Amino acid sequence: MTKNIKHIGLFTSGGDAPGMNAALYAVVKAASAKGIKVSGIRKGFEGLIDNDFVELKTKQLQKTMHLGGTVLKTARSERFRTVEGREVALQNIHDNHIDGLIAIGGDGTFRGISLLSEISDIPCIGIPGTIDNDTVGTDFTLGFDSAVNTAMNCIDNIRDTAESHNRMFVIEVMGRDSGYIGVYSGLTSGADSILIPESPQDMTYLLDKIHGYESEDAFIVVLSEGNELSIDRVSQQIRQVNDAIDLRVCKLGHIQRGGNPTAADRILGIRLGVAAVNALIQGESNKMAGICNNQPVLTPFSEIAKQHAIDAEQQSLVDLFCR
Ligand SMILES: Nc1ncnc2c1ncn2[C@@H]1O[C@H](COP(=O)(O)OP(=O)(O)O)[C@@H](O)[C@H]1O
Ligand SMILES: O=P(O)(O)OC[C@H]1O[C@](O)(COP(=O)(O)O)[C@@H](O)[C@@H]1O
Repeated sequence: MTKNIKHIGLFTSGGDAPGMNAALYAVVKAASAKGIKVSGIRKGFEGLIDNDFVELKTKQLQKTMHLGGTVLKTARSERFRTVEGREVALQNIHDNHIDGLIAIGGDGTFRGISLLSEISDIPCIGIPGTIDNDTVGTDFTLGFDSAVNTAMNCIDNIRDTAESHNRMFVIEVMGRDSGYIGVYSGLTSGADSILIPESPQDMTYLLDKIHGYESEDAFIVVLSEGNELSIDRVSQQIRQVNDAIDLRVCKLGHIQRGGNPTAADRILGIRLGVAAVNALIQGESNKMAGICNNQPVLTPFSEIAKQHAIDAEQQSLVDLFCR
C-alpha cells in the first residue's frame, strides 16, 4: 500500500563511512523527483534531540559525492539511549512535520530507531552505512569497499619495508567485532596470517608457523581489532615463541575510515538511497534497504541484530592462503 509521504527527515549516525554522501544525494534526488521535501538532521540522534534540522538541496549534495565522511555530520548519542531523549526526538520530528525517516548507520542505529516505532507510527527506513560490513540484509555496507581498499594500500606500503628488511609486521585493522576488513584486506595484500574474531584458533596456526622461522623473508600478519588478543598480546606471544624475529607493529586506525569513496561505494550509496525513498513511498517501515545478489531488498530491523559474520567460503580462503 503506497503512502503519501510529503517530508522526509534524513540523518547519518554511528561511525562515518565513505559513500554516505552519495546516499544522502540519492535520497534527496529521488525524493525531489516525487515532489517530496527532505530535511537533513545534523549529528544523527543528537541532532534529533537538539532540533538541528537543515534544508537539503540536490545541487549542493551532488558536489559532495566524492568526499569521505558525512556532510550531515554524525555522532554516537548516549541521550538517545534514554526514554526522555527519545521522547524529545519524537516531539522534534512532529514539530518539523516529518512524516518519514531515513537513517544511514549501522546495526546500533537501527536498534535505536526501532525504539521510535514503539512510541510512534512514524515510518522509518535504514541504509547500512558502516565500514565494518557487520549488518545482515545486505551483501556489503556503505564504506566497506573503500575501507578495504585503503587498508590494502597501507599494507602494500608496509610490505615494502617488510620485504626490504625481512621483517615481520603485525598490522591491526578495524572492524569492531567483525573480521570482514581483516579478511578482505589480508587476502588482497597477500598476508601470511589473518587473525579475526570469528576464528580464534588461527593464533595457534600462526605460532606453529613461526616456530623456528628464520626471518629470511617478509611476514605479514593482519589482525582484526575485535580479535580476543590485542596487538600487544599477539606481539608478545610471537616474541615468546621466536625472539629472533625482527618484529614491528602498526595500527591503521581511523586512516581506514576516511578518504574518497570508491566507485563501488558511490554506486551502492546511490542504489540504497533510491531504494529507501521507494520503500517509504510503498508504505514500508522498520526495514533496512540492502543489496543482496545484486538486487535491492528490504530486511526488517528485528532481523538486523544478528551478527553478519564471515561465512564458510571466506573462512576456507583464509585457511588456504594463510595457514
Ligand atoms: N539499544 C539501543 N537503544 C537506543 N539507542 C541505541 C541503541 N543502540 C544504539 N543506539 C544509538 O545508535 C547510535 C549509533 O550506534 P553505534 O553502535 O555507535 O553505531 P552504528 O550505528 O554504526 O552501529 C548510538 O550512539 C546510540 O545513540
Ligand atoms: O571512531 P570511534 O568512535 O573510536 O569508533 C571506532 C569504531 O568505529 C568503526 O570504525 C565503525 O563502526 P560503526 O560504523 O559501527 O560505528 C569500528 O570499526 C571501530 O571499532
